[in-house]
Amino acid sequence: MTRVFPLVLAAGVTLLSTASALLLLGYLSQVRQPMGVVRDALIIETARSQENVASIASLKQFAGIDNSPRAHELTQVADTLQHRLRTLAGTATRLPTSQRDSVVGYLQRAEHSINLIAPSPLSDTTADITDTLPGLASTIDELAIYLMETESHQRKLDRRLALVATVLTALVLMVGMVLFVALLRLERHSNALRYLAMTDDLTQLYNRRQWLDQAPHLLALRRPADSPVALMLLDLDNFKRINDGYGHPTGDKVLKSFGEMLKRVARRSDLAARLGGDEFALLMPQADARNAETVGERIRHETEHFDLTQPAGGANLTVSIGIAVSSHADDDFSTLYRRADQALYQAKHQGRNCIRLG
Ligand SMILES: Nc1nc2c(ncn2[C@@H]2O[C@H](COP(=O)(O)OP(=O)(O)OP(=O)(O)O)[C@@H](O)[C@H]2O)c(=O)[nH]1
Repeated sequence: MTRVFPLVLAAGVTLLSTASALLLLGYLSQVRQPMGVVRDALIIETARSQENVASIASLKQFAGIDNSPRAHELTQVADTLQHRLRTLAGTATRLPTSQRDSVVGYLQRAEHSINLIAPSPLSDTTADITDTLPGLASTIDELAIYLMETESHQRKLDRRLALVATVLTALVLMVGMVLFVALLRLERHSNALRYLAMTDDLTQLYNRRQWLDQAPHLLALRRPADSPVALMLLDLDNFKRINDGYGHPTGDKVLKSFGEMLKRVARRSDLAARLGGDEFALLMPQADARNAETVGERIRHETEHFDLTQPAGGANLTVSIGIAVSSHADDDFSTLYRRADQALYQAKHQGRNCIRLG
């Protein structure tokens, strides 16, 4: 759980930051896009209103002339403009408050003017329209200018916002990635430390602490519960002579080679360790005395015929081995260890280069 947690945390942070960045971009596009549509509609309708005003100006001399098709046309244009200004007022309610108030102000003034002309310009005189029209035209022109300026200002603001959102997204992603890589490296570093803490530097076998930590569990959790477990303790004979005769570095090479041989001979389920100095241990699940002796004999034989590297080529290397076997589920590890140690003591005192059972 503790080993997986940093990775889950890093992946979670990266995912979360990516999701928030995408949400931010999505929110901006969702909020900005409809506002752009509202402003576009206002600009188009205002331009059409300006066209209506121009039409009214060109038709104003027909005002009050009964049954004239041009006078009828004038009435229609005035109605259309009146209707258009109301639609504009409706659309303007969707603007942000500050802009809405200004736009509604222009529209109220324009509506007041058009109400003087429509809906019955047929009864109006040219003079009435001539008085009202310049005010209406300039109000709508002012509205058009206001909308264009707001639009250009808004576009600049949108561009800046998009830039900020993009930079923020990139930053969030970068922070997420940096965090992910940092946690990954931390995880690798702590794995390496864990490995160093449980391994013997020279032989890469388990060290004493790790072996003593694991061996009792392996003994207690054997399956089936009454299956035999053999404990073998091994000690190189007169190893001091190799150190004294050929130097410590050569002694190191011999220890390393012995560790490699032990790994080769042991099964995957065995627990091999260098307990310290020239002393090794092998815990073998599912191995009775006969199996353990066979393995011990192989190790003893291989050690005797070790092809020692120069300059220790002429030296004679042998190993003494003590074995103890546990056949009962409730056997205690320290008792088993003591028996194997006594057997090793016997092997040492009965000539070395031999195996004894305890
Ligand atoms: N090269 C090397 N030598 C070590 C290391 N650790 C312990 N030794 C040496 O291993 C030797 C062990 O010597 P002893 O315990 O007296 O045993 P022995 O000479 O093998 O004699 P017996 O066990 O009685 O057969 C000592 O000389 C230690 O200095 C190591 O990491 N590298």
